[in-house]
Amino acid sequence: MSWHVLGAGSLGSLWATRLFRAGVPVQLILRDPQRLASYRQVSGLTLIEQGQTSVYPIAAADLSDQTPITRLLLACKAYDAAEAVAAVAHRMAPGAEVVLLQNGLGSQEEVSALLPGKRCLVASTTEGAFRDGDWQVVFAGQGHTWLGDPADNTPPAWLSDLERGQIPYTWSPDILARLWHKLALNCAINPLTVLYGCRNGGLMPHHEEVDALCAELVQLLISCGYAQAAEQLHGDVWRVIEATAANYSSMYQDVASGRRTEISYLLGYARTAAERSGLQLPALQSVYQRLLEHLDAHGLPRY
Ligand SMILES: NC(=O)C1=CN([C@@H]2O[C@H](COP(=O)(O)OP(=O)(O)OC[C@H]3O[C@@H](n4cnc5c(N)ncnc54)[C@H](OP(=O)(O)O)[C@@H]3O)[C@@H](O)[C@H]2O)C=CC1
Ligand SMILES: CC(C)(CO)C(=O)C(=O)O
Repeated sequence: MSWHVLGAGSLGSLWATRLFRAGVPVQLILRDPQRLASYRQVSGLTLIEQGQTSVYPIAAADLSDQTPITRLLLACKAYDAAEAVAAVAHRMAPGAEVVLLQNGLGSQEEVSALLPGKRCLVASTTEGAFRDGDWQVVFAGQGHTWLGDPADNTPPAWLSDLERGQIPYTWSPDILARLWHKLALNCAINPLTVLYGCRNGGLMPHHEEVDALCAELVQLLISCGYAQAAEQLHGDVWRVIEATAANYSSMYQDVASGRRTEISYLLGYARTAAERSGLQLPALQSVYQRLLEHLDAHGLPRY
């Protein structure tokens, strides 16, 4: 059975190339005829990994293709996920499954609502990749991917495709806790790196501000039922800041490149959840407001 990859950007290409080279059938779904024409001008997707460049001639079609889809990897940004899935929803075969690679929370619910009766699995990854030009992706950071299904803990049969593709993964019975923990970590680090214009390690002098955010995010995790994730949060935030001190956060990179951020699916989602729980989180609120002002000043969307 073939994988369809919707969102042939950094992570989508990283998955597609590894599946393809392991002999797993895979095809790309590109957004329109122009993108398809652009792809056809090159010989395939290029993966640059540990200084080695390889080109993989992966089949592609645009959204007008009507081939049924049985396994879909959705690798768009969180804010594009629902619209992208809506364009292929009618092609989903009975029993089709979808893997959602989006960061943050909120997009998963938007997508599931568009695919009633279809299994939507969610993923959280620490792998890192970036686009180094059109149809060319750099595998920048080895990592690990956790996959799970909040509605059904039975591992899917196709996990063996990931083994064939040497995509390191763990089937996770508590994937929502993992996504919440990652969301909290991103809320504690990413906005401050944008506001201070610094690498992750540049937050070390802002210890008090990071700690105040962590304390509020711990309250939020507990009130949402993720006490274990809450326990680890503070230590993990500082471990990540130290381990990735030389890196720029993804939100910093988005803003620096004039790209839309995933703010609604990170801080926005956290604020809404706090409101629902009746929690006052002043440090989070203040960072959110300052971030909105920063986005305004840079002409970037507030959502
Ligand atoms: N990159 C990374 O290292 C990591 C990313 N993530 C998360 O993974 C998700 C994907 O990120 P990333 O791969 O970096 O994003 P990219 O921007 O590199 O890729 C997104 C892709 O989605 C495509 N796309 C968007 N809308 C549509 C549509 N309607 N139809 C078809 N294609 C569409 C874009 O197409 P086009 O090329 O035409 O613009 C683009 O190729 C994000 O939520 C991100 O936070 C998480 C961990 C690490
Ligand atoms: C862990 C962290 C903060 C690393 O930069 C990240 O996930 C991101 O930048 O989005």
